[in-house]
Amino acid sequence: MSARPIAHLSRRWSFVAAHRLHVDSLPAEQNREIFGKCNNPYGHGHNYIVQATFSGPVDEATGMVTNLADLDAFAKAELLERYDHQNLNTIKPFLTLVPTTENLAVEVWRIFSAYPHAKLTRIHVEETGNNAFDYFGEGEKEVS
Ligand SMILES: Nc1nc2c(c(=O)[nH]1)N=C([C@H](O)[C@H](O)COP(=O)(O)OP(=O)(O)OP(=O)(O)O)CN2
Ligand SMILES: [Zn+2]
Repeated sequence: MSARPIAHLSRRWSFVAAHRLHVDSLPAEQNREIFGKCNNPYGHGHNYIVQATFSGPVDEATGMVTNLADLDAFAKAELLERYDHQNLNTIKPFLTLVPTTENLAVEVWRIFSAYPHAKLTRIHVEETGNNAFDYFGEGEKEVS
């Protein structure tokens, strides 16, 4: 048995979605204070960019970590068809979870971690040209 080199493959997809940052259990004033313009009751939209990174051995025969065609098919079925041109607040788990991009990155991790052909190691989500969020599948940390 020979050891194969480990490579890291990243692929990007984009989708358009609306959202409103709001916590039902908090009073309207506090929602406005925390979320500012993003608490606007009519919502607003973003051109989200999702980048998923998979890490693994380069297959000796194909020269690939995973076939991009397989990955695209998975992303289309599991990510784009779920989110593109949707209101995030109306889709699980955001019926009960604020659709910040941190939470979106964690949910996108959950989705891509089911990809059967390679190991997911990073999710990167760009919300605007100024805001980007990363999730590496880490567990919860105690915060004070
Ligand atoms: N920690 C987080 N803070 C904010 C998030 C988030 O997901 N996590 N999201 C938003 C908004 O959704 C918002 O639409 C982004 O607004 P803003 O940062 O103001 O956007 P830009 O600076 O890129 O654009 P401008 O319109 O030029 O201000 C807010 N906070
Ligand atoms: Zn927003």
